[in-house]
Amino acid sequence: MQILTHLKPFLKKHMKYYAFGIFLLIAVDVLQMLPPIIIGNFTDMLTARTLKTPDTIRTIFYIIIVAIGVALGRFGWRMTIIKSSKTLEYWLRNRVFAHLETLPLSYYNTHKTGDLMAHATNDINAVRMSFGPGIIMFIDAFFMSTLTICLMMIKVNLKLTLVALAPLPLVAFFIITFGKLIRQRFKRVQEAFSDLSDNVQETFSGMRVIKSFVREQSTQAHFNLINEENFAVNMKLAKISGLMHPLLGFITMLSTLIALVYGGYLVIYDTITVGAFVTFFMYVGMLSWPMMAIGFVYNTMQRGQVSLQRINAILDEPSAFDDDRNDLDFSGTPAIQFKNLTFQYPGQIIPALKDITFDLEAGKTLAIVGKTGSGKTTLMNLLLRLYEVDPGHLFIGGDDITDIEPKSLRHAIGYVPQDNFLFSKEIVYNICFGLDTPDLDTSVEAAKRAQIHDEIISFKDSYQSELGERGVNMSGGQKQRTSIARALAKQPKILCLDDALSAVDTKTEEAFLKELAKLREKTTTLIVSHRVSTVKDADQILYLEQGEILERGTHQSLLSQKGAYYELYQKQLLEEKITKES
Ligand SMILES: Nc1ncnc2c1ncn2[C@@H]1O[C@H](COP(=O)(O)OP(=O)(O)OP(=O)(O)O)[C@@H](O)[C@H]1O
Repeated sequence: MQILTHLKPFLKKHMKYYAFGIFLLIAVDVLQMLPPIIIGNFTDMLTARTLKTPDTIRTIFYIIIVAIGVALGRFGWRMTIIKSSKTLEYWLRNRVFAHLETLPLSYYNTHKTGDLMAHATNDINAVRMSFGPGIIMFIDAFFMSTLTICLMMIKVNLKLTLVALAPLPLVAFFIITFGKLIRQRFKRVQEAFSDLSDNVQETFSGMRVIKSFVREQSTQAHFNLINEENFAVNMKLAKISGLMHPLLGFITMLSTLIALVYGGYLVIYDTITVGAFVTFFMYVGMLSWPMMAIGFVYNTMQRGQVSLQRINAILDEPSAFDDDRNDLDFSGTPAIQFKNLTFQYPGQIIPALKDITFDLEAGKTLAIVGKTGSGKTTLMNLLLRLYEVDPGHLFIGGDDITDIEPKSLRHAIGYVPQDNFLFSKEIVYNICFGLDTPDLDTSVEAAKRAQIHDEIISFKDSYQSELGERGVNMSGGQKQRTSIARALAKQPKILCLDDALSAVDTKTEEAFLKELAKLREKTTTLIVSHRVSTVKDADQILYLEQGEILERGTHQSLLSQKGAYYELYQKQLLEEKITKES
């Protein structure tokens, strides 16, 4: 039962509902056993011509009482078992989502979004089916068939029962034969659905690129291929599931035929009464439901097992962090220290950073320049502890980063990533994203510092304007500055700007850098940029090349070195001149 490990807290809490639901199910099954006996006795009185009016009234009364009891019982088990299975769906979805949020970034580098979406929808649904209709039908089929067979033997005739049920071993044979196949095929169905969701998700996210490269037709063709595969594997599963149902029906029909012929024979030779024959025949008819249900139960349980294994694989992934610890003030010195740090991404051979050493004092600004792929973003990723480094190489406020709980660290850092991801919600929500409660005054102050306030108030709903498809579509530069405002609103101890001013004109850039200088008392700043104009006033500039620090110093000292930084500066001066002249 290791497969149920993650469900234990839920099952513990809901066991009483399941137990009561199962009790009601069995009670309903017992009640359902009565009408054949009542009708059998009625038939015997009819054939013996001893039937009186009070007998008819009593029979009607009994049947009505049974019908009411069955209806109430059915309502009761629906309200317990089905309700519990729906609660399980809700509980499990929350649990999976909460766990996914704790997983390290490296997990998302190796798992596709569509796959995760399939887990959150189809797999959780399959688990719900097992713990709702699956359990109901299992208990129902088991008790109903056991009770029916027992009564057939006790109340009617043992020999007739054994002969009529002779085809039953075939049921076991089919279940064993089809079970493994169903499991394998359902696993493939879930995988195909994951591929399909992933393709749909990526297509819609990349619609701009698809349209601008006129790749609609090839995207459609690729989608068709994946959709065809999805259809094919579903059909394979449907064939096997579809075959099981009629085969089980056929077995029941065989039993009915035997009951008819052999039962009739026993009536003719007075071994059983006509009433007993009617009772037996009704019981055989009642057996057809559990036979059909066995197919459904087996299908549902196999699917549920596969899906629960897929969900368990997520829940078994170790979290990146366990507890909150916000007691660090990051006031030790230096604010940031890299000591002979070499880092390579998981699974990579070549290090992205090699032997990086530098100190950055609190309130100072460090700028990092260098060609694309030289390791600038990696350096920021490590500061945010998005990837792990060995102890003894990276210190924040005097503490080894490996001793700092990631949540505390990230609370202290304001990060502006390159891709400026904003949520399709109000501007105030986006700017205050790092705060527990959105606050307009904080939002306005941060937006003013980030030089985006004037543009925000020109939007129809100002700070309440919604972003995205149904709202304001911001320009690249506006998104960048909103993203900067989001980092500033946190009033971070460390501010990390990863190429955050690339889409901003030099005048706005200058105004923003002036604002940044005012924050020096409280903030240590790291700026990654390709533009010399952004970094020239930094206290220290590092020039990275292929993960190594090639040059370091202030703007002036680097210019006098006449190395790579100097060349970059000259190139940009020339570009500026050409732009002005043209
Ligand atoms: N998640 C990752 N997994 C494996 N390798 C990575 C990953 N991210 C970056 N790299 C590699 O690490 C190296 C440094 O990348 P990084 O993103 O730090 O460069 P960068 O200087 O920020 O580049 P750019 O200026 O283009 O943003 C590159 O060779 C890149 O291919």
